[in-house]
Amino acid sequence: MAVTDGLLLHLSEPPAAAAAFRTFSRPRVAQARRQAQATKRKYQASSEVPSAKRRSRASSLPAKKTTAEGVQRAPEGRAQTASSPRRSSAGGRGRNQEQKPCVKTSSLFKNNPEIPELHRPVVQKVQEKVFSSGAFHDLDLHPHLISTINTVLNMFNMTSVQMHSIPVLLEGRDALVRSQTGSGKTLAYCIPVVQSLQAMKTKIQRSDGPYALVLVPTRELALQSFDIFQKLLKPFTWIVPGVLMGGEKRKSEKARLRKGINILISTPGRLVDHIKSTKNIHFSRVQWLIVDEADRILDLGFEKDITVILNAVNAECQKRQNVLLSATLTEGVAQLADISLLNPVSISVLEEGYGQANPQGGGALEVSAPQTSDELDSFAIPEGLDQHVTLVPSKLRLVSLAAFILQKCAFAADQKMIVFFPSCELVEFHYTLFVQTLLPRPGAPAAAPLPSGSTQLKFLRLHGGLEQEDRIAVFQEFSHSRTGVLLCTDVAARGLDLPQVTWIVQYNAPSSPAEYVHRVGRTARIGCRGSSLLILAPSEAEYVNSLASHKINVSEIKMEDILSVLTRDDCFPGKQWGKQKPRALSPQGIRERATVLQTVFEDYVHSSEQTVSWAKKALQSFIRAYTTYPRELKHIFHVRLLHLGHVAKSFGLRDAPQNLSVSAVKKKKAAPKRPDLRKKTQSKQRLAEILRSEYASGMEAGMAKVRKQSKQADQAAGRAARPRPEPGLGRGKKQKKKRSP
Ligand SMILES: Nc1ncnc2c1ncn2[C@@H]1O[C@H](COP(=O)(O)OP(=O)(O)OP(=O)(O)O)[C@@H](O)[C@H]1O
Repeated sequence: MAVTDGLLLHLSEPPAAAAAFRTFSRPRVAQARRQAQATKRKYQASSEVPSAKRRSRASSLPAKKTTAEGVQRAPEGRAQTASSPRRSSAGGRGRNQEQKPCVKTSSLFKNNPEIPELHRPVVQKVQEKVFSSGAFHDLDLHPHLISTINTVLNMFNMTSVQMHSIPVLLEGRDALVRSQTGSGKTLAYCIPVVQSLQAMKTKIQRSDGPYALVLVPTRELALQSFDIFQKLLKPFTWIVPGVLMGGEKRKSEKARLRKGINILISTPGRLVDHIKSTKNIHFSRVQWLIVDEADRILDLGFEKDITVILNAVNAECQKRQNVLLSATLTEGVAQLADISLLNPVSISVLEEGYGQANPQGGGALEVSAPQTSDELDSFAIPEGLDQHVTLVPSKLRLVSLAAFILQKCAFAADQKMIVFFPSCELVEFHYTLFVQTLLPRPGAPAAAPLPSGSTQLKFLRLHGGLEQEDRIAVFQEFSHSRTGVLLCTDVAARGLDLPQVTWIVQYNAPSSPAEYVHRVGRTARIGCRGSSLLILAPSEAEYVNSLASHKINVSEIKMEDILSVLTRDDCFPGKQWGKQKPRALSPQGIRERATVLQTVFEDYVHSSEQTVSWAKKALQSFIRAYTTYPRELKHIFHVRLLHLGHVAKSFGLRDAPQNLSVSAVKKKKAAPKRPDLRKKTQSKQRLAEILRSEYASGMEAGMAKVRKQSKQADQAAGRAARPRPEPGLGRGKKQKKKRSP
């Protein structure tokens, strides 16, 4: 194998390096240590010790200047031996390796781009008060419903959004509800639906079919809403809730539909499936149409499904109450609501200074008030959320992520973390890599005691490529667990209420501020505290300004502070190391340990041809995802700005794959483009088409025309075909294809 970016690792202080290896205490780490010591011996024996200048240059953290990638080549034969997958494989470790003279490992700290000073603009945060002074028993609700809320849900006081929304919805008004993540919007619509249905003069029969239709973007969210309805309906057993979400056999869903579901919760894709194929689905009695995470209806795949659903519902019933909810109702959705809902009430819970004061509860209630675009583009972030950003050169991303996970979830108690990745492949790659390298593996010989925290380190993963049972099992396991690291795609970004999550890590920048808000909103819910970390490359630093323009403030954590956890020997109070004096946090010490950790990853990745090609595929997936940022972010996130050799390191690859270039990735697979909500909503004509097709049947020709035009425009502009989205956002296999308009 050609060596393009290899370096003979020189460890100037072997005992410290040994301590670093012990820090990880993994057999693979021990192997890396032996290799590194062998390298040291070799240097001493052969007088190949790097010059003092070279050593001191290598120890500066990080490298100061951006230069063309300098390559330090190992002598051909030696490097080949050292990087041989067989040597690195589990079976090949041991005495044999100690005899090998050197290890080829990453020049992690060389030739990295300079990390710029982060000048964060100070912006006035948009704040909302979570709780109101009102109690549920103040509302005009059925006494059994109030007692269920009090005793089953153990809730007494309303949140601000509940206090503003429930009375309005009980009056029968259409509404557009916006309030921050984790502020109780689910109950804000569930309670009025249950109250109104139980109060119907003619008692609801199961066979009547749906009276309420609740559309949510993901299966997990469907289950979550279903669970709340089930609890609220305990005293009203004649009202039957049901969930359709794909993954389940269509036949059994059909059977449940035939028996009757009065409150039907579904993902749009699955409902469309049934509308097209099930005779037993009728909407003639629908009185409520709720769209949770409503800003997603402007997302192309959903828009198409929702058009089909609304046409089907409109064909059978004209009069009903419509409610749109989200933490991030953008200008587009507001316009949509303005035109499509009947005298809608716009409910937005803002601190004073961000709206008209509301004498009832300290928030602001806007009734049919057109909101300014500034307000609509500025999202409230929970007060208890500490947001951070770190700038990490591409080569150091993987070790930085691993160090951060170790710091928070192995060395600290009771931490629960969610890490977002841009694709299923990337989730799978990091999940397997971390499980294989950072956790004890049954049967593997324990060369050294395990770090004290490794036993509490638990990885889970959630993405649309998993089987439905696995998705549910993971969702439930992580929900009920006090600790753990959930690696996931944006399938978990919206709506999920996973208790006690303490950290949100975004390994890639989201494509819009709205998605950022939803991702970080998985923590600091309902008045709790939480933290988030966004990992950016130095070239992506400007994204921080983009967030600031939406009133989102982040503070910086230095990469060195994240990596420094790797030197925390005192975090391992085991007998063997407890008395050892912790080594000072020198930049050199940090560099050594980061390099050791990177070597562990590289050894795993290079342990067989399969693992190498698996890592290459993950790298391809990363590049594909990188091509999908919307146009307004392309100046920050453009594949041309990526250094493939450096990015390859973050996949444990020692070299940039020969046949991998951005154009090759693009040619191989048309890049999935992320929906550009702003662009779409700027087109009034398009919006009008969406509305007409949604609310009047028979307009689909118009839609087709608009689509055709936009397709032609795309072709004229030489744009790639539309994306294959991250699968599983509420759609079955059939829908995956449909996302490409
Ligand atoms: N009145 C209340 N008192 C105490 N807890 C509440 C109350 N209302 C809701 N909660 C709890 O708050 C949490 C968040 O609620 P919910 O999931 O409805 O938030 P949300 O606003 O829909 O969030 P997102 O925008 O992320 O979807 C849930 O655990 C819920 O049980």
